[in-house]
Amino acid sequence: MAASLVVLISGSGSNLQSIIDATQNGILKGEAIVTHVLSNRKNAYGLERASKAGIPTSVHPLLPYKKEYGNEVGRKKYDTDLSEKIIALKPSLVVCAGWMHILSPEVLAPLENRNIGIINLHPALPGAFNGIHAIERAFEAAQQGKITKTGAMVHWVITEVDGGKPILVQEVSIEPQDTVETLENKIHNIEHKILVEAIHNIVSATTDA
Ligand SMILES: Nc1nc2c(c(=O)[nH]1)N[C@@H](CN(C=O)c1ccc(C(=O)N[C@@H](CCC(=O)O)C(=O)O)cc1)CN2
Ligand SMILES: NCC(=O)N[C@@H]1O[C@H](COP(=O)([O-])[O-])[C@@H](O)[C@H]1O
Repeated sequence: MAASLVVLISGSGSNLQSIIDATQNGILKGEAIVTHVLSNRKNAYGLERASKAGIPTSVHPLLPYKKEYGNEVGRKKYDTDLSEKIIALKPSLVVCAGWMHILSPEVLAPLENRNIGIINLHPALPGAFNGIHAIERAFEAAQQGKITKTGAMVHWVITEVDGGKPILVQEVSIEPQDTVETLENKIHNIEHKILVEAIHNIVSATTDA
């Protein structure tokens, strides 16, 4: 039986699209299916990509929670509801593909208790530029002569942001002639490949088990 993927997004969804394409005509065909796409932003273009592929979507915005309950309580309620929404979708695997919220223990613990794994795509090498704006920070470090390579990875999600065990890592060289845009393009191109390959490695290992 094909693994059911719930994909969390916040933006364009180009990595979501690579997963959708792979489930329809690529290495994920027959072994995985995107059963739901959830975004924290209603205007995320990835929602349109999902709808065009006939995939159910939902939006789970943070602002209404903060407005009603305040920042701290609002975030906790947001995370608790997010966890319940994901669990109700009964995924085999949750994929963060440009999901721009830190997943708190309120989200992670209930999923772990149900053996629902979460993976994340991050545009940097393990331990290098955790968090947001990783590509820009790598480019800046290269400009300062501190590094000559960066990359992208898919990793298991734990409380420590981008600190989870890497599943797939691919390096990218930063050339002197690179701009932040050319570096972004190089990284985005490898992201689409390693995310699909990582999902394949996980679901095929589960199937073989
Ligand atoms: N507990 C974890 N949560 C998340 C992980 C993780 O490894 N562990 N990976 C991230 C994805 N991510 C980088 O790959 C990332 C996304 C967002 C942030 C962040 O600081 N978000 C801020 C809000 C930023 C915004 O809304 O513009 C926040 O949540 O307060 C850091 C890392 C997904 N989550
Ligand atoms: N820290 C998380 C992070 O930076 N994620 C990054 O968001 C982009 C999503 O693009 P997409 O919406 O086109 O898939 C990707 O480049 C991904 O690595």
